[in-house]
Amino acid sequence: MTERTATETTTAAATSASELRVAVLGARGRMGSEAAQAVRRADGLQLVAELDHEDSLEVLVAADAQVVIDFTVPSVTEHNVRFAVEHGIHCVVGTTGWDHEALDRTRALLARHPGVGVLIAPNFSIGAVLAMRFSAQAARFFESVEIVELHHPDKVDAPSGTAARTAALVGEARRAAGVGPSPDATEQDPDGARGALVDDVRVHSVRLRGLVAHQETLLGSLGEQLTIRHDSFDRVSFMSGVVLGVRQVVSHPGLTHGLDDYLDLGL
Ligand SMILES: NC(=O)C1=CN([C@@H]2O[C@H](COP(=O)(O)OP(=O)(O)OC[C@H]3O[C@@H](n4cnc5c(N)ncnc54)[C@H](O)[C@@H]3O)[C@@H](O)[C@H]2O)C=CC1
Ligand SMILES: O=C(O)C1=N[C@H](C(=O)O)C[C@H](O)C1
Repeated sequence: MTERTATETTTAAATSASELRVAVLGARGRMGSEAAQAVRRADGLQLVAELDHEDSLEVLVAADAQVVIDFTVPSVTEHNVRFAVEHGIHCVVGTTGWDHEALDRTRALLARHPGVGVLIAPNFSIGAVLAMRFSAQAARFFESVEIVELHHPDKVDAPSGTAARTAALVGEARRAAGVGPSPDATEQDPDGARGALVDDVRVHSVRLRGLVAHQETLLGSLGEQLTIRHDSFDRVSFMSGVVLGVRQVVSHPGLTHGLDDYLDLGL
């Protein structure tokens, strides 16, 4: 996808002042291509640029994008967001790899650009958003909690962003309730057999051909187990969340972490 191709997208589409002008970063990828298609099909949105790794971010400015969707790689996503924010472009970010420090740096950046909104959502599917919420709600009632995430083997990061966010929410809920980590969770694990430790919660990552995106939160107490499982069988499962994010981010200045704040979950 060259700069010329991205510009062609701009001129080829009929322009309408009432439509939101949207660009996609990572447009050749699994998620970026699906997101571009979702934008093309959505009422009130106009796809004005599709960029991949060889394209200059200046294309976003040339295309006069109002919102950029980022499905790229963890190593570049913060840089992309900084460029967009500094040019007054709202961001909807699905790329993983956002740690506490990167989120804080983005909050500080947005404080200097008060009209701009950034949504960073570890998972755009409604089922996954609910599974994260339910896991946090259940966490304090059980002695043990562990997370197993299962994905396609082309995924570049582990544990998944969704699992890391779930662990953070579970850890936070247990601390707030005065419940400590699961028994043995924080013990030494020299061979790594007990998985990664994220916010005092053990997270296990499976990579298997044929899978898309799946996660189980396992909660156990004496004589019982609760399993909260979510499966994305197709990347279309993320698209209504992405489109909702694009429509909402323009009226939510500052940093929003997770899609929850844009949804009336009633929980
Ligand atoms: N939040 C959510 O609901 C979801 C998030 N993801 C995350 O989205 C990210 C992308 O996932 P996939 O689409 O499966 O990966 P992918 O590898 O299929 O696509 C990534 C694309 O980004 C491009 N790219 C790399 N550097 C770039 C740059 N500097 N500028 C523009 N494009 C660049 C690559 O060439 C590639 O086309 C991952 O972090 C993944 O975990 C994936 C699915 C759902
Ligand atoms: O890479 C993926 O595929 C996915 N990435 C996100 C994550 O890391 O949580 C969301 C979903 O699990 C699919």
